[in-house]
Amino acid sequence: MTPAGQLAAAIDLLGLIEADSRPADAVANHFFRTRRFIGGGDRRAISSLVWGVLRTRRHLGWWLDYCRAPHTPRLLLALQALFSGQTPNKIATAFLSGRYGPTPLEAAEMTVLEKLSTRTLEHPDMPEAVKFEIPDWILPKLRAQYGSALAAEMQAMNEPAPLDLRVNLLKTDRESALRALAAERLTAEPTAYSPWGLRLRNRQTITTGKAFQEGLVEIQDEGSQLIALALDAQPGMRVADFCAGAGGKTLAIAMGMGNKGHIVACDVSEPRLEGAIKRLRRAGVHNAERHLLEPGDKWLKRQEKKFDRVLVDAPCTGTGTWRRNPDARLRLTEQDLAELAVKQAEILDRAQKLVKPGGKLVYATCSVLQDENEAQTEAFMARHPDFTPLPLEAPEALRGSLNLRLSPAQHGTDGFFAAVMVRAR
Ligand SMILES: C[S@@+](CC[C@H](N)C(=O)[O-])C[C@H]1O[C@@H](n2cnc3c(N)ncnc32)[C@H](O)[C@@H]1O
Repeated sequence: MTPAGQLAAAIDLLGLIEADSRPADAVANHFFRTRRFIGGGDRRAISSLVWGVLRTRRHLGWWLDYCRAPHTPRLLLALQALFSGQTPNKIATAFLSGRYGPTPLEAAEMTVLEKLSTRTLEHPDMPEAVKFEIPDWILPKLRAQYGSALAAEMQAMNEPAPLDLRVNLLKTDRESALRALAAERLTAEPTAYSPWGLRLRNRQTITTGKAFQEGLVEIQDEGSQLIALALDAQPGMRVADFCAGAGGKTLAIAMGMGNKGHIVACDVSEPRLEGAIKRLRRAGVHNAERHLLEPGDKWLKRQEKKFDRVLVDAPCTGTGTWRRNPDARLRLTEQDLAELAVKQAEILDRAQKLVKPGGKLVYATCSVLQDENEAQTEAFMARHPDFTPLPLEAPEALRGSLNLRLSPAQHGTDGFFAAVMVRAR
């Protein structure tokens, strides 16, 4: 594809993302699946243009409002190019390039670029929520939580995320996995906290390589690995992964248990649970079964107090994953948060039934919001006084606080929360 062809495709894709309520990566996956003629390199170039806009969407919107111009995909991309250092003339040329390119910039569009040609992305009059690329309603919450660290936390939240791998100790060890990756010209280094983690130096394609396909490594953010560690599941135990989805944490838990004992991966979504089948097979996990939670399910009653460990990796706002899903920030509403908080409490109330006396319940989210973290576990323990908090099972460097609280700024991981609670009777 020519650069103009890539630009035209980026305009189309951004238009679809802006008009759709689904996450941008779901829209992009569908876009590329239905355009097989777009090769890998072009796909990366188009995604990079679009994600450049998504990361700075509020800034760009503020400048377009300043010029009283519409928020069109063309102008958003042109403005992003301008603030990345291109001149209005160079941008106009990119819009002028033949059959597969976009239609040329119109006079009104050119006027916007010329008016802003001496400006930078930032402006002192921008409201704080615009500067931090977050919705207005969430700013007071985050300010109350982070105080003077807010700017650093939000800046880290707007950087692209690294790609982390978890070495599958059922099949290899960290040194051998590093060698297998090196044979594929993939450079990685051990993660700072997870004893199982590797961080790839650049964002490289991993899923087509031998190391991934043979199940030596799995893609998993370091923070997510630490949640599995916090569960402290030992070989021979009975473990329930109550919101298992496609089994990301189930895989890590099974590995920690050395494939001994039994894990039940539960979820209300059949397609998600089915997504775990291939991954469990590839990883060589033999001690996990899947259980679809259905309304009126008798299984929960039959399994009451029979599990040593129960993980509730609850559905949440995903505010901790904003580095990967920058578009999610502006789609998140206060009502979403309120509805999720109710759901999280309901799930905890159901899942706790499975925990045997002396057993541990771990509540985790990929959110940085206290409403769905500490507030949730404190309210849970007030409703269920037979549960009390336990200090964290975590690598040395993370011990010392009761709960696990990870953030991109402080730990270089996605934002995660985990609290461990033990049942007395
Ligand atoms: C954060 S995701 C889980 C991710 C997964 N544990 C992993 O590591 O890949 C939350 C999951 O909760 C599931 N879920 C939603 N409502 C639920 C409920 N009432 N009971 C159990 N699971 C539920 C969703 O289908 C989703 O798969």
